[in-house]
Order: sequence, then structure tokens, then C-alpha cells
Amino acid sequence: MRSVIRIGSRESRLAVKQAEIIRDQIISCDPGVSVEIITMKTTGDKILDKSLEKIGGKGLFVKELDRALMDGGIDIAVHSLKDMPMEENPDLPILAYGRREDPRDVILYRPGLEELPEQAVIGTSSRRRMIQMERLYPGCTFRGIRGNVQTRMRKLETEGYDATLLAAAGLKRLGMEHVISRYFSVDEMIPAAGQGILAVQGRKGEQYGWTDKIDIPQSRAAALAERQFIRVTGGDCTSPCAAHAQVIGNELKLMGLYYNEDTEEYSVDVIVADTSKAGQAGETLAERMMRESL
Ligand SMILES: NCc1[nH]cc(CCC(=O)O)c1CC(=O)O
Repeated sequence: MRSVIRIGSRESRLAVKQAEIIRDQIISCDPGVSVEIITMKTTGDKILDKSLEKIGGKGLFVKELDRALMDGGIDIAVHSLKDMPMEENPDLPILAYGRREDPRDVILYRPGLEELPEQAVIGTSSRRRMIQMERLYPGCTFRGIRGNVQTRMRKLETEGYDATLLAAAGLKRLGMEHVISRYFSVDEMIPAAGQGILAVQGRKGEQYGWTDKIDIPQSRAAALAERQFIRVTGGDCTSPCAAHAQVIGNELKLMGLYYNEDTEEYSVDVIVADTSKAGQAGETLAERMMRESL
């Protein structure tokens, strides 16, 4: 085991904060170890003016860190699980799933706005958020928006959006809850698979020692169920399909949103299973919903 652990992270404030959360957990498990955070710019961070879907999707946020892990430039990478492609690289497994931060989506109104006007202009590039917003606020319209919280708040004031949608988890980790205008419950707006969970990725076969102490079984079970649901529905990073699992004791309740690209309709359904069968639950729910939407 190493006495210095180098954590690779994207260089955004949120990514570094997330790496710090994991760093502090490693140190509290093993006070003798020293941990260094190495940041790097990913392709996804460099190209801000295009929609992610056009430039190649989620993988763009992890590719550079994958390479650094492979080359030995870093020892682990910390990611928002939500940003990791569903197809995992067997040489770079997820070693631990952190304690889940608030999984909900939230809305931030333009400064001065008390409530959403009819036909509100919503800044989001996420199809998952769009189709669910449309049901909550019929008549709203959407315009792509990208960038971190500060950038988006500025764009709300200068570019004519009424509101933007974000994950509560990121805002809370940054201590920015105060900018939230309203929380959506997970039933109103089903979160993205993995939302709120930090993934610690490492090299296959390497002994890390502390990963078991950071891994949270409830997060792991939820992650397996949610990600298997998305895998089976065949969703790539642009799919509006969504999945969210709640774990209480040994019981897992998985809620899935399935979007049929042909009929342009979506359905929501739930499955309850033992946490030891999390992946299977995701698969069963996905297969059932795909069958029933035909
Ligand atoms: N899409 C970027 C992204 N990836 C993870 C989070 C939030 C943190 C998390 O889900 O753990 C965000 C911001 C957002 O969607 O608002």
C-alpha cells in the first residue's frame, strides 16, 4: 500500500470539492497516509460552447482521468457517478460508492423572480429534465445552457432565461444551498442514475486497503440498480431515461422512467427487491417497462 495517494480530479470547483471529501475520508481511515489532489482539464471542460451530445457525451469528462490512471500518474480518480459512462472499463473498476448526498433536482429562478411565469424559458440541456419539466409546467420552453453554477446565475441575468435546473448535490457540496428556489421531490423529477453518489475509481488488481471503509453498501446497491436499468434500456448519455433507488434496511425500491423514442411517450414504474438483487431489479424493471411500452 502506498503512503502517498494521488487523487485525480477535474479542475472545476465542484470536482475539487468532491475529491476533498474523499481525501478527508481516506485520511480519517488511515491518518498515516498523505493524499494529494491532481487536477486536470478534460475535453468536456474545454468545449463549453457546444452541447455535450454533439461533441460525444459523458465519456468526455472521464477520458483524460482514465488515461492518467492507466499511466500511473494518479492512483485513484473521483467522479460524480452520474458523469460516468454506463459501460465501465474492467481495468479501471469503481472501488467504492460514497455516501449519497441529496439526490434531488432543484430549480434556480432568475434573480428577482418569485415564481415561474407561464411559458417560462428554462435553461437546461438535459432531455431527462425537459420531459419531466414539461409535465410539471406545461407551456415552458427550453434553451441549452452549460457551465458551472456561477456561470449559469450570470446567464440567468443576462441571457433571458427565467430559470435553470441543477442537482441539489453539487450545490450542497459547494455550500450554495441558498441559491435554490425550489426542490423537486424524486417523484416529481426522477433524478439521473447515480445522482448524488461519488465514485472512487482505481486500477484493477491494486491493493488500496481503505476502499472498503469508504464504500457505502446502500449507495452501492442503489448505484447497481439504477445503472443496470439505464444499461438495459440501451440509454446512451443523451437518453432521457432515469432511475432512482431508495434503500431502507435490506429493501430497495427502484423507480424508473422509460422513454420510448418511437412513440415519444414516457412511463414511470417501481419495483421492490432485496438489496442483494439490486442489479437484477434494474434489469427486471427495465425489461418490463420496455415490453409494456410497445
Ligand atoms: N451534469 C454535471 C453534474 N454531474 C454531477 C452533478 C451534481 C453532483 C452529483 O450528482 O453528484 C452535476 C451538476 C448538475 O447536474 O447539476
